[in-house]
Amino acid sequence: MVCTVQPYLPGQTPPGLRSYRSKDLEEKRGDGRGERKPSDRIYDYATYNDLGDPDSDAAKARPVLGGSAQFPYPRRCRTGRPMSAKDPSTETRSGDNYVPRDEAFSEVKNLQFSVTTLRSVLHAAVPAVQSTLIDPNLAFPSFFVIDKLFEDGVELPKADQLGFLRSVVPRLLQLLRDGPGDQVLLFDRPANVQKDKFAWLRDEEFARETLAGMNPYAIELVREFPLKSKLDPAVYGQAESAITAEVLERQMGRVMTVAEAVSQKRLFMLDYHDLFLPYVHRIRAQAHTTMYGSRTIFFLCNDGTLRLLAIELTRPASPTQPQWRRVFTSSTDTTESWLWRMAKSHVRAHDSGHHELISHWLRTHCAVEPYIIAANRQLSEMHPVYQLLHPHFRYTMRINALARSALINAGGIIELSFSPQRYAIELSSVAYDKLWRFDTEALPADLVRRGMAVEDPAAEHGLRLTIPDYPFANDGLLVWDAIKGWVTAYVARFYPDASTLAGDAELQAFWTDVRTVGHGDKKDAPGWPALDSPDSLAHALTTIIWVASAHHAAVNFGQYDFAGYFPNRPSIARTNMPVEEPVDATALAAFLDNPDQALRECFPSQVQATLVMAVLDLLSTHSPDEEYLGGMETAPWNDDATVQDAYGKFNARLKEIEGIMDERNKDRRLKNRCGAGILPYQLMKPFSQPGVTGMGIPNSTSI
Ligand SMILES: CC/C=C\C[C@@H](/C=C/C=C\CCCCCCCC(=O)O)OO
Ligand SMILES: [Fe+2]
Repeated sequence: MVCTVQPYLPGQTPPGLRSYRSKDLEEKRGDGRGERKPSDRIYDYATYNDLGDPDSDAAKARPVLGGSAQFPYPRRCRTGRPMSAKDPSTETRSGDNYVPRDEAFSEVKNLQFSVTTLRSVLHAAVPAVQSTLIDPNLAFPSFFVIDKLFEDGVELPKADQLGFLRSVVPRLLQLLRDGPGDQVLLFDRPANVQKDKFAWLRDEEFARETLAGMNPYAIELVREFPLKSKLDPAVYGQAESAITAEVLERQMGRVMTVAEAVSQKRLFMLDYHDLFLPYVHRIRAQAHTTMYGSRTIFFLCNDGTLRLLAIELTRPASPTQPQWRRVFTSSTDTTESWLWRMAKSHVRAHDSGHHELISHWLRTHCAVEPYIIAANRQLSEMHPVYQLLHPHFRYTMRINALARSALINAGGIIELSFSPQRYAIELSSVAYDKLWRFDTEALPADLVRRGMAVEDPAAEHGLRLTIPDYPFANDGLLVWDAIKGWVTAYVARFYPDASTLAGDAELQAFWTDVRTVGHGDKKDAPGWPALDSPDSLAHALTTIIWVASAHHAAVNFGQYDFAGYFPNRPSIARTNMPVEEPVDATALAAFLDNPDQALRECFPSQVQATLVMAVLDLLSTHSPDEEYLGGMETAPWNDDATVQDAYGKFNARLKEIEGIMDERNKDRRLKNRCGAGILPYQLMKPFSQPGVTGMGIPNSTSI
């Protein structure tokens, strides 16, 4: 935390600095008016009213997220651009989204981002160009061609060959004109296919990745049976799931009854039913995509691994169609086995959407931005809490501004390549409304919420994991405790008792801003702690630092390793199951004749797959100027011996933790992270070199 001023609580400010302290805060708050300039250092709030672009195309009108009961959402940095002539609730978009000047990328980061973007997106551009000359919805003609993406280089396209990509990556055009000429571009082989090319086909890898993959925040304990929807059955059809005890007991090999399995905490689920079901028909009304509500059930085997038991796909009732649903399982019948493979691809597309829109964008990038704005508006740069948090905010506002410019905007990369298309970001508002609360963003509370742990003061970390070999949780809790230890010591240094806290006007104003403005749509939700004791302050600050650093790292830096080979994590499923009623006889016949082709037609198109691969490559890359959690590049600079000592202990503990993780990855008893062809779980290892390394916890949500 390279801060330029000595830390002072408000009441301790030297007299000569008092006017500076208040004046600087006033300047950083601004007056809430006018369009921001790049040289400004004003931190203010706005709703996500700039994702649509109705002035350029009526079809690009999008709802404002934030500020309404219909679409609650965290706030973003205010830019102050003119409102749209066609839709006064929408702010017009410009090439670059404003961020306060202190939030800009460094030269090194800018160059890395641009060059990586150029290299990555051009990897996409070439196959895209080749297929856009024919059809942007073209499926891959064979798995051989998919593999060739990683084997043969492709020539650089000319700027005028980028076709429709021109509107998706406008900045890239400039780079392309100035960029290198006639180079051969090659996608690096993603780590998981380097070790096991057929991992994506195996049920046990599908199950393992829910515990040690790039979206370890989704799996939850089955706590009641039969499984029931909370949606209105009059609208959406029968609430009780079609997954029966008979199906599960058969797939469990009849080693126990479902009732026994539930009581012994042996059944787990990916529950993508109630979140997606209300959107199924709206999503299906768009071209070249589809959606189901889904439930996926796993059984915890005696060796600590998960067995994939069954998948239920549901199309809700509509004015013209009855509810349709079916349960799929693995089978020795070839047709059923291919249907099982297709059902898994649908669930993987659901998980891809849940990962990018909720685990990644909503719960880290989007939820952190209000903390940054509130800290800069209410905490002086002299404030010790500002100085503690500052390293954990680095680059987040800028990367979020870039996401709004090209990724999550109307017609952006997410809408182009993920199943929900125009409803994608809206779904993250639904999740914010139904699921997000501050207290369960803390790792221990999140694990308890999902039934993946129970509190146990006698257990390591104070928690007993429901699945003992849960690599994300095992390693994440080591990191969580290390952060908690550092923050608790830091808070004790400045707040010896509760009264010091209550009297800190800047700190209370910060927290009030966070709850009532930055996350104002959830201001009355449960889960907001009062910062009324050193413990509650330490826990709240640990939660913010955990989310910005380790939670983000867990869901960000494995994206290319696990989803770079897109059959393992397709971003979209484009065709319905061939047995969905009313059965399309032609589609069913085509499936029976050539299921390989049918699966590839369900997969992302060539353009979608290569675009997503390129972006995941970009987002999984550590910059050369990255600053890592507990690293000495952000050690406290001042001569406060207590703080220096606490930080030194933090740094040492993180290095020790690295060694523990390395040992765990060699332990053959831990079958969810160690075994033939298995990618060792390294996403919680604190430090990394630059590049796509599959490890490393930056201090902040910096990419
Ligand atoms: C759903 C989004 C999830 C997380 C956000 C992501 C941040 C991405 C930020 C920018 C990506 C931009 C890629 C394309 C750049 C090309 C733009 C142009 O050429 O104009 O977290 O990692
Ligand atoms: Fe990210």
